[in-house]
Amino acid sequence: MQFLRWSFCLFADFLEGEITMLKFNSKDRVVTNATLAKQIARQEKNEVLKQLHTTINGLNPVQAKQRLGQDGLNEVSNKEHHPKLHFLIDAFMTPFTGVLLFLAGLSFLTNYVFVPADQKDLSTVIIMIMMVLISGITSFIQNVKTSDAVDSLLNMVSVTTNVKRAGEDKELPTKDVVVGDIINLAAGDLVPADMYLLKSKDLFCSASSLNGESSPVEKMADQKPKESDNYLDYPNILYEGTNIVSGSGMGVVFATGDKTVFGNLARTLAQNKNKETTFDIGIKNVSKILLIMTAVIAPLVFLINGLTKGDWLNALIFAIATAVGLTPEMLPVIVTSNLVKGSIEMAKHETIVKRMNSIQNFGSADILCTDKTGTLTQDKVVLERHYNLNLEEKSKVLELSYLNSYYQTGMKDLIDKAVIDAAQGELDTKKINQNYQKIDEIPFDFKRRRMSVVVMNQQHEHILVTKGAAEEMLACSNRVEIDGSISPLDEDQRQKILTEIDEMNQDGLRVVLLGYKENPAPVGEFSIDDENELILVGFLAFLDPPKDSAKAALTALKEDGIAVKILTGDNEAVTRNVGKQVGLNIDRVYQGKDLENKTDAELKQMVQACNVFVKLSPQQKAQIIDLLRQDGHTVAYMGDGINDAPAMKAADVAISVDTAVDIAKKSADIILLHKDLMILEKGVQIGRQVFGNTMKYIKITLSSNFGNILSILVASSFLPFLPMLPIQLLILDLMYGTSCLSIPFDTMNKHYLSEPRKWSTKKLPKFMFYFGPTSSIFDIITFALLFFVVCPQVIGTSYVAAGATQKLIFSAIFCTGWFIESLWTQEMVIHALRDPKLPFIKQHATAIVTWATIGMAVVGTVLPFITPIAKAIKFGPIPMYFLAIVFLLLILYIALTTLVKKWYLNSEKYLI
Ligand SMILES: Nc1ncnc2c1ncn2[C@@H]1O[C@H](COP(=O)(O)OP(=O)(O)OP(=O)(O)O)[C@@H](O)[C@H]1O
Ligand SMILES: [Mg+2]
Repeated sequence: MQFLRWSFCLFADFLEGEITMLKFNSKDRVVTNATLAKQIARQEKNEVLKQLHTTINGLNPVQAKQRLGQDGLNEVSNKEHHPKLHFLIDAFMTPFTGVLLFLAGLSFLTNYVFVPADQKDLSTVIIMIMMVLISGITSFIQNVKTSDAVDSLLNMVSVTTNVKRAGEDKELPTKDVVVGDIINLAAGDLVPADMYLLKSKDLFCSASSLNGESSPVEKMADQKPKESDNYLDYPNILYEGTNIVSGSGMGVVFATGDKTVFGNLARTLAQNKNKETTFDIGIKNVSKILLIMTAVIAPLVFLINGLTKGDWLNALIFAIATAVGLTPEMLPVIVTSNLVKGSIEMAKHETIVKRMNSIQNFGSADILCTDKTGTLTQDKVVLERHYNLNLEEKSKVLELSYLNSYYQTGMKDLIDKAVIDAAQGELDTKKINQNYQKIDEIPFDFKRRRMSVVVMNQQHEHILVTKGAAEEMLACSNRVEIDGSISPLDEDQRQKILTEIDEMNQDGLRVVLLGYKENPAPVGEFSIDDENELILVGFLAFLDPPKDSAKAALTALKEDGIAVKILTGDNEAVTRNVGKQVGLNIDRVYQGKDLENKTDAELKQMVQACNVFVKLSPQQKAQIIDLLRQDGHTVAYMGDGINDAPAMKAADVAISVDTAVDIAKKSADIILLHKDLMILEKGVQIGRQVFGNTMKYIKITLSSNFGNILSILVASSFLPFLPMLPIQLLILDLMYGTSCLSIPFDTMNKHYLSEPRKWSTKKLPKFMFYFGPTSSIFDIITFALLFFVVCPQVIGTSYVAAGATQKLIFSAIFCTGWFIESLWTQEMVIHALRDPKLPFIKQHATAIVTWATIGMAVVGTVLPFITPIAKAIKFGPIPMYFLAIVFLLLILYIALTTLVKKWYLNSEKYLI
């Protein structure tokens, strides 16, 4: 994925073309699939049911099984069904592979096509192809490995749908849904297939995951589309891939899987819509700089060598090799390997990383925002008290609240679960179900913060039962009932209720108020307007304790330099209590309404200074994230509710838990399957490690390459021959690149991991200018030693005095000498620059890195001494004592690098 995006980014025009193509294709498919929607939308309910061979009670299991066999699973076969093929394409579609293949093609012309038969040589082409293969195949294997690990975990996150089969409501896996199924929908649900609405109640549906359109639209079962309506806006049709924001409904499925209108489009669009992070942009910039650098340097090398040596063909071949040497062909694979290693490690801790790139985002996050219930607190809420207004435990209070929780369908909420659990323990709920019949409901929404159910008792009287947040309930009540007697709700009562709630809140209890009204206005349907003149009857107090690991996890995050902020829809007192329990330092709390009518500057100041925000609307949660991001913070958001989805979309990293509602799980980049919040800290550490290792490769390779360019330019200007043969240059590059594949297995020191780090492209040139020339100094010393001491010593005379054959041996020895020195310095500088301390003594790379780098250098050193290889690669007879010189130079080089590091760190905080 990563690769594909880079390539796309680098070739912006290409990107445009590709996306237009994608839209075009998908639209074609949409058009064909939409025909059924257009036809069905205008039919009556009975006709639709008949056409789909189903009834209002749903299919029976036999029919369902048969249809599943016929139509297949309700899944979209998109590229995810051929992930291996896709990964393969992704792995090879990088800008660097493009450059390498181009150069290989050029090499093919210069070394094979346009040369006499006896000089035809394919070795350079083969080496370049090998580079492409090594980087491509490694990254392919990595991607397949993670996708397998992530898939098996994703299977553990159940996505279910409430389906009516043979008259019974059941939670079934979404992929088992078939045409003709009757589906019940509630807020937070993802629409599982294309459906015709049979019933709806204040049903609002959002297509934001498809088209980014954030405002939800109301869907109505009994409304037929107008002639002019676009089929996507039909009021009585719900499309797969959209989600229910509030309200409830029931519909019949008319298309599943590939036959849905949005199926394919949804997923492909969602994949392209990934947020671009500073890291992505950074990598893109580095790639750009390198490609430009190559485009400038290679012709320069060509010109200098052509002019000084007169052999233009050889100069061209050498320039091509230099260009290959400058191309960090391993950059994409190293970034991927790092991310893959991170996600596999997270997977071991039962954490799903849905979007790999979010790992390094997590490492750079400096703020974690979270909601409260279900994330910071346990995913089990318990009803502790059901008091009347005199604070006496009353079963009437429980009975009424049970009716409300049991009959509501608009919300899947821990509060309602707790009420039902408590009632089933204390009351004869079967009898209650018989005594009361559901008439209607007014679903929950996050603005009203209350929900109502209308039931009918055996005397055929209607009762409206409402429960909700305290202030919101007080606002629509005008009476109170205590021990059967009803009196007006006066100011004293109101204050008393608020004080009592406050006290319960201080004890860590979450309180909801319960009210009712007999014989509410029964004309037509019930609506929000009916929630007035209620009689308050009692308090429902819930225990919502923090997760055991919450405090330790937040403390650990704080030590890691991450500020934690709670963004909740709940009230101040409860939130303060929870905050205290999880060890959050709370001195200021802002309410949702405090954020209204403020300038951007004021808002930024507020979100910066405060770490608890209460009574927020879903949009305000997202607004706070946006403000923090605008201020340069990298923000992670952890949530589990439908009201968290906008914030999750706004954040750099969205985290959710497996008990979350579907839309939250869908918006999440990371899903925690484990209850233990310490995984957050682990994730941050892994993210920082990934970031550090990627930076390590980039910085070290950039400075090495820069040093090599300087050396090559110096050598080209002064030497009468090429400082290294093109084939040798390529082998050197291949060996260095391959050993760098071990970098993702390296560690970062504790100090590095203790702070959030952000990409900064600005720091790169300085690093290059400090450490590149340092390595050139030693190259130039090597050149001098080889030219004036070693080579003349072997052939017995200086270059100028040597004959033609001797000159050839002279230059072969020279090339061999620089090959060995250059390989060792490149491999060893990985150790020197990976950490500010003295390498091999005060700091050690991991065993894999040590073995890979030293092993590769040893292999490279041995090559010239193996006669057939030496012959093939045109190495010269380098004397053994030269190795001692290299060893000495290496020690000096590491010493000098250590000094330069000190010097660099005088003005910079970090090395890597
Ligand atoms: N099922 C329910 N029935 C009645 N009222 C509810 C219900 N769920 C929530 N509320 C009320 O709405 C308020 C806001 O909802 P909620 O607490 O879920 O928001 P939130 O931002 O997700 O908060 P949290 O951080 O606790 O998850 C609650 O404080 C509560 O008073
Ligand atoms: Mg919540």
